Amino acid sequence: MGCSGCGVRWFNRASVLCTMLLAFTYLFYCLAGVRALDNPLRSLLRAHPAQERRSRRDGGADSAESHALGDAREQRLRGGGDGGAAAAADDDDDAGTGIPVANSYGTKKVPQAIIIGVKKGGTRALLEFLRIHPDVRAVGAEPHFFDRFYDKGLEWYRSLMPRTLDGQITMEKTPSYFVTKEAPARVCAMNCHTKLIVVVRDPVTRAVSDYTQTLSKNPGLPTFQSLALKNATTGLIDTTWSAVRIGLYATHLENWLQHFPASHFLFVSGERLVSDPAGEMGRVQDFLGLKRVVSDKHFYFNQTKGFPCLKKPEGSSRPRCLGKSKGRPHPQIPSEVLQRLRDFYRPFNHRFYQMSGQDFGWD
Ligand SMILES: Nc1ncnc2c1ncn2[C@@H]1O[C@H](COP(=O)(O)OS(=O)(=O)O)[C@@H](OP(=O)(O)O)[C@H]1O
Repeated sequence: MGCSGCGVRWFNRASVLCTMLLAFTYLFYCLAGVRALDNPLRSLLRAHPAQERRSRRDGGADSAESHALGDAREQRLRGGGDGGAAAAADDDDDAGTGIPVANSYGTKKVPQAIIIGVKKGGTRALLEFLRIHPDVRAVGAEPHFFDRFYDKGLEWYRSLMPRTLDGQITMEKTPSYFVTKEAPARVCAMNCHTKLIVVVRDPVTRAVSDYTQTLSKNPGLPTFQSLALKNATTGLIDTTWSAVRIGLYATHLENWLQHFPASHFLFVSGERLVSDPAGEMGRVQDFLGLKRVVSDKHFYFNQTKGFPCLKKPEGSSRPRCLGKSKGRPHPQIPSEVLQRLRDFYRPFNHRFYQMSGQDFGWD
């Protein structure tokens, strides 16, 4: 029998094959075209800090952490072996991790606002929460310019800062400024209009937190009570121990008020930064003259960590809690020692409430 339908079948198969070939070629060119467009667009975004930040928030890498390490690495490079800002890692080993960001837009400016204290008050949390704001750019590690590295000069300090565009605020945090005698005059010599933020926390808990940090680095440290008390029988407090001295907030504030009016300060409650981060961030943004961008939609309470964390940005698989050195369990301290410290701090706390115009409820 002849094959009358063979030609037709062959023709049908050939046309299906041709159509598929055409469809694959078209698909291939589409994909190649998108990729070619995609790369320059990405590098453009990467070069622009505000855009970069927005792009990451919309599904890229962890913004705050990446910026932090970018800044820290830059500083390490700048500081070289001379103990520059990298030394800050000793104080705050949670300065962030991530990828450095190439950025050649904007200019480096000295900070218009500084988180000056207090050590173990919650300063890292505040800075990282602020970094979500598109109009805030902050250096990740602690520069320690107004206490340790003042002789390096203002240009050195400025060079550590991230670039900012018009309308963006440059910030840094170094909690030891609050207790440094020379710091207020030095900050004022740079700019007497600098806004100053102090995160304060119950001085007793703060002292235990400070001790916990030192203990983590030096397990052979004497007990808290032997360092806090001059004499166990009299119960006299040893104010020469820095963990105790830092908590005399009224005394340190008096020094700052010699150089800055009270209106230049914002006192943030370290306790409320944990119990109501969005509420406290509202006050901070108002003080800095920023639009209230950071709100309750940015936070969730992480049960495992026991602290508020930043909601992960869409498309990111990484949670944004602070690191292990923040929110550590504290050792058990005898209750009579804590009570003795509480009694000791009471008059200083009350004086501080008067000076700051806020009752922090520590007593
Ligand atoms: N969201 C969030 N996550 C983790 N930790 C938080 C948070 N908010 C405030 N805190 C509290 O911050 C305390 C550390 O304070 P600092 O960042 O100022 O410490 S440091 O001076 O920079 O070393 C740290 O003290 P410890 O609890 O003693 O570790 C925390 O209690």
